[in-house]
Amino acid sequence: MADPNISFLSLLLLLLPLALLFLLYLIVRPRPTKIPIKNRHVFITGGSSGIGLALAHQAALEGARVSILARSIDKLEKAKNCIQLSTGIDVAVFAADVRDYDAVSKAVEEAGPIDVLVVNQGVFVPEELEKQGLDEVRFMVDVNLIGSFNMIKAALPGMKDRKGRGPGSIALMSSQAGQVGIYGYTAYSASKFGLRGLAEALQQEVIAHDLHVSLIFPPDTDTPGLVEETKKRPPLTSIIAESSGAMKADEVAKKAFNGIKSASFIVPCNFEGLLLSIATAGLSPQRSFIMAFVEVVAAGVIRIAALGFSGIGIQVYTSGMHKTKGPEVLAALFGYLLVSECDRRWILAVNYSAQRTCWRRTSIFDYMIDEWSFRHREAETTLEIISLNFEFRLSILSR
Ligand SMILES: NC(=O)C1=CN([C@@H]2O[C@H](COP(=O)(O)OP(=O)(O)OC[C@H]3O[C@@H](n4cnc5c(N)ncnc54)[C@H](OP(=O)(O)O)[C@@H]3O)[C@@H](O)[C@H]2O)C=CC1
Ligand SMILES: CCCCCCCCCCCCCCCC(=O)[C@@H](N)CO
Repeated sequence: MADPNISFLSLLLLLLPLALLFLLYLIVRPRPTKIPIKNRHVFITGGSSGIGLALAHQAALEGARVSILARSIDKLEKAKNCIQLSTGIDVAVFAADVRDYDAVSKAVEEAGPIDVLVVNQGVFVPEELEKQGLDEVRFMVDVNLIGSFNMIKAALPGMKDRKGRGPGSIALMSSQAGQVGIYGYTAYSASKFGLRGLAEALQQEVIAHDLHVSLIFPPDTDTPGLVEETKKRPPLTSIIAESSGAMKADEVAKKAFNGIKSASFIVPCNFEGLLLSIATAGLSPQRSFIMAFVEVVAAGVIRIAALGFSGIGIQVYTSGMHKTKGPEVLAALFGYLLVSECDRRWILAVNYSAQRTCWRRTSIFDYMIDEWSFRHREAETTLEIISLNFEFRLSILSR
């Protein structure tokens, strides 16, 4: 016969998650909302290229009235023709620089009241801060952050005044570099982290008007912008960024659009993005109690993986391993599979950049990094990588 204590325990184990789920069901507000797209006015900045263009396509296909805004009228006309050709739908184009508030207001006025605003324009010039000119820093902050303020400020009165038109949306295109600071992205990350503060505060100011804010966090995405960026991106930046994979603009647009339609506040685009979103949920709104449940339950484990990610990073390899034994052990025990691929990238990345910039490495590391970097480069199958990482950890732990 079963031990009554054991069956009581298993009952408790079953009931606890259910109780948590119920609690979250009570707390999480507002409930999921559907933002309609058909016959509504979708306004997309940076809609003449890359992710913005893919979004404009999609909105047109779903029957929206679409407006796009960017600086170059040539690129706008090309985008207009391209959408016209593939969907038969006519989009309105507005040539304006988001840094110019008057120009943006004029465009918004001409375009008419907006139901779904996608603030997507963005510029990225990666470089170590020490080398980067302040003009470039200012450029990124101005276009990515201040430009977004200009756009939202111009559109908001019309959006609030849309009585009886159902829920609306303000979506902001951030980046995974807006969830975690990345080497080479001091200015870019700062501009994208800025969007988060803007979005969280704005959501509180507009929820009473049934306006829902979404923040989208894409990884590297195959766009004309990325092609330009990778020409001058520091190798270390590339290697770290690539640890989150790369997506097609269409795929990102699809994820973004689904996130907007379901009024999700945080919209990740791939699996690493989901991990990052859980790791950085913070005090942001969450409209799905199921996702809230995942966040609460996964928080601890993901924190361990995050410590693995940052701990196995540059500081470790450049300043000595002794400080990181704690997280190493934990990561080895729990976060193992999650950080496995990250390890591989880091090992390659650190070796690569150390060779180029003559970073000081501790003596044992010189040897270790070279050896592990070599072996990682040779590894091909996932299993090989995993077992290599396992050996790598053991060799650290047994030192
Ligand atoms: N591609 C990627 O790897 C990733 C991109 N992102 C973000 O997604 C967004 C779109 O990126 P992506 O599609 O790659 O970019 P692209 O460079 O391909 O397109 C950028 C768009 O923004 C417009 N734009 C740029 N500056 C201004 C300005 N000052 N005023 C008005 N419009 C402007 C451009 O048109 P014009 O030049 O004519 O003004 C163009 O339409 C950006 O916010 C970016 O940070 C996030 C993560 C990854
Ligand atoms: C909890 C553990 C998580 C582990 C995964 C971490 C992966 C971090 C990678 C971040 C990649 C950032 C790419 C930015 C792309 C971008 O915005 C530029 N192309 C400019 O547009």
